[in-house]
Amino acid sequence: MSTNKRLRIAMQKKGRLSDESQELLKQCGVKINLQGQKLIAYAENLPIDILRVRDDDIPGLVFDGVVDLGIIGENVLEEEELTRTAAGDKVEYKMLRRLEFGGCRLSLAVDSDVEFDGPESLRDCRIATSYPQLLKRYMVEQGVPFKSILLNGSVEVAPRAGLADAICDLVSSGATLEANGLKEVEVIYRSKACLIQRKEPLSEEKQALVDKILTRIQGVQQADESKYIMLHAPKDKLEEITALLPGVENPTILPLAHDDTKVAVHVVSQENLFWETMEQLKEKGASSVLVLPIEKMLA
Ligand SMILES: Nc1ncnc2c1ncn2[C@@H]1O[C@H](COP(=O)(O)OP(=O)(O)OP(=O)(O)O)[C@@H](O)[C@H]1O
Ligand SMILES: O=P(O)(O)OC[C@H]1O[C@H](OP(=O)(O)OP(=O)(O)O)[C@H](O)[C@@H]1O
Ligand SMILES: [Mg+2]
Repeated sequence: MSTNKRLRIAMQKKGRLSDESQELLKQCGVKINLQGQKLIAYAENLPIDILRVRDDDIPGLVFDGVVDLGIIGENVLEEEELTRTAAGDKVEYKMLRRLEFGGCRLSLAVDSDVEFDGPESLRDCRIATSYPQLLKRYMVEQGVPFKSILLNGSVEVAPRAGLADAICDLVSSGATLEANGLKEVEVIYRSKACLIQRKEPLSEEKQALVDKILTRIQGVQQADESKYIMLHAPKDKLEEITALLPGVENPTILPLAHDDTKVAVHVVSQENLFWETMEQLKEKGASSVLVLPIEKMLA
């Protein structure tokens, strides 16, 4: 159990989640010096230590209270939860927030030339996976018996290597499946990265720091989804033009130097502005349309 005064956060050392986990903390104002191979890094400006580990170990570290927070894929979290529950071990954690990265799906895939007619087609088949619990839960729900082949990596080679008839693995773009002559036939789980906290209460100071980080994450994520839009609009078309801007209630209207016929319109929009809308704005007489990213927001 953590008695440390500094908040301990576990994140993936190297892999699909590591860059964005680091970036998220950086955007939240946590300054960490992550020199190369260091397994523990210390924040320079806040009482936070970062443990850099294999992603598979993160849920357990949080469940056991070894770290206070963890950034982990929901797929790995849920697999570990099912594994521990099946073994009769206690699973305790708090889900703080779903994050905007690490999006992927756990899918069943078969050789591209094999006919697939629903999960029933996999009756008594060998299915290779790194996620035996999530796969088992799905197949039990479908009422289809199968044989699980556990592989910790390179699952996609299993059918060609004659190890399995199908696979159940993570897919994002689908490029890995295609490169291995496989086709995705059923999505069994959709995942994103998430932030979890150990169940046992933290000290008041640590909890206050967690709350601060959470508010900052919200500010970062809200900003990611929002845009700052600036344009010039003819005064007589102002209403029509602002009506085209997505999710805008109170635009800022400013006069333009040396031009009485137009005004500058500045708005924060909760959505991106698509090319189609920009073209419509132009048709209505808008000019100098700028769409800028927002770094942080605090309501
Ligand atoms: N193609 C992908 N696109 C987006 N996110 C992905 C993708 N593949 C995996 N992920 C997410 O990132 C997590 C980590 O994936 P990664 O491939 O780096 O894991 P790993 O090889 O098990 O790493 P480790 O060495 O830490 O055990 C996955 O559990 C999943 O949540
Ligand atoms: O659909 P795609 O965009 O091709 O992504 C899917 C691949 O990404 C992940 O592996 P990763 O590349 O992270 O390598 P790993 O085998 O080391 O986990 C996953 O295990 C798949 O193999
Ligand atoms: Mg792993």
